[in-house]
Amino acid sequence: MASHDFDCIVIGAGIQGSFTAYHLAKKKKKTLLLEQFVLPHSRGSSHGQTRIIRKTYEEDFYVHMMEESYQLWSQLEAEAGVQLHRQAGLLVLGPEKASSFQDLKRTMEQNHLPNMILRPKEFSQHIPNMNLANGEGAIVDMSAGVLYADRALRAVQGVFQSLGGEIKDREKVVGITPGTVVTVTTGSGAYRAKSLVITAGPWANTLLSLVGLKLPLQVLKINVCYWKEKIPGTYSLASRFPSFIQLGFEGAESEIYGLPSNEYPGLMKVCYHSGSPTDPDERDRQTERKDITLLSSYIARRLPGLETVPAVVESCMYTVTPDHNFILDSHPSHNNIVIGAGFSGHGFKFGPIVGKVLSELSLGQMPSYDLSPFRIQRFQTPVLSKL
Ligand SMILES: Cc1cc2nc3c(=O)[nH]c(=O)nc-3n(C[C@H](O)[C@H](O)[C@H](O)COP(=O)(O)OP(=O)(O)OC[C@H]3O[C@@H](n4cnc5c(N)ncnc54)[C@H](O)[C@@H]3O)c2cc1C
Ligand SMILES: O=C(O)[C@@H]1CCCC=N1
Repeated sequence: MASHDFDCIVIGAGIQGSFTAYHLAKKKKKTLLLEQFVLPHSRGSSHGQTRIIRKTYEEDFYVHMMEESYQLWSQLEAEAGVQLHRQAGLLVLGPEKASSFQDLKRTMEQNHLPNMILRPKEFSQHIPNMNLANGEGAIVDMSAGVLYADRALRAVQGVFQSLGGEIKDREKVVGITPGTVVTVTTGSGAYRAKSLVITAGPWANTLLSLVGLKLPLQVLKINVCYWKEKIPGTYSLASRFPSFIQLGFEGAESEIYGLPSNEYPGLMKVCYHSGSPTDPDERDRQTERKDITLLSSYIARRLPGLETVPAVVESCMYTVTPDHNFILDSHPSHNNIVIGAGFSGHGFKFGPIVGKVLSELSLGQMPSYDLSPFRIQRFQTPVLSKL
């Protein structure tokens, strides 16, 4: 094999591509991970200090995937020798009678996830400095917590390299020639491999256009807002304040969620689970802030210990599918080209499992999970386009 030949090439060193490369290297496959920007960077979807990790999902298939994902996160922690996760619980609150609230409660109970239902009378005793509205229910997933995201990305890339994997950053992929051997062209050269995995986050459709595919993906810019605690530490991870997901807040079409103060001491992250359409290369030209107005009003009513103007606003992107489920599949015409895309703002916690199944698909192995919710063919619109 010449030095530019690999068993597998992975495009995109976000959390999904990095975990795919890690699993391939564990299987002793000669793997190249290509990244367009100098690493680490903050222009995709995997940057930032924290993410929520939870098993609580309406869909049982996500709950089951998260069972193993927790184990694989612990394994990475042991391999890298760093703490990547901290348990602090996840509070779900919303209109008690709404189906979204009842469905989450049902999956928690049916899957025996350790949980605690908080009656209105006892809510403030367990969750001080937060207000529950009339008619709302509250339940805590005790096993949920916070992932240290930037640290996790560094750890998985470091273990990949220690297993002999090669990362080339500042190498933007500009051409893909399918075949039994796939050729990938960057600004610096050409690489060949038996299989290719495309995990390009918000740039997925740009890359897929090189192989005649267009998926129904929408890229959204997310305003990542941090709000100052009036008394520092009120909502801190150190004091075990949980993450939360608020369903059905008046005027909000999507959830509002928060993570305890940690990365910026004295600032709590509270965000809206949606954003405004953007071109990923023009992200910072998108300046829409309607969500921030909504968040200010939420904070004034529900989190009285926070100031109502954000102290810090950072940017991130979601790549959203119509049903908010991921895309984990092979190219319809080239089965040695595998696609991981459309993580719809909730994919980080699944990184170890996404990487595992994408590595399996790229090696022609039977995937460990039923991938029918994630197949390309679920979309009605034609996905093959002219090259
Ligand atoms: C604000 C915010 C909050 C979130 N909260 C949570 C949470 O609490 N819990 C959770 O589980 N998930 C959460 N998510 C979702 C999660 O972070 C994403 O699903 C995940 O990071 C997606 O990773 P990715 O690898 O698909 O994409 P990315 O991280 O964007 O990686 C794709 C990579 O591909 C590279 N690339 C693209 N084109 C090329 C090219 N031509 N050549 C070479 N490289 C290329 C890009 O530069 C990029 O580095 C959140 C996301 C955001 C934005
Ligand atoms: O993925 C998650 O758990 C969170 C939940 C709220 C919105 C974004 N991500």
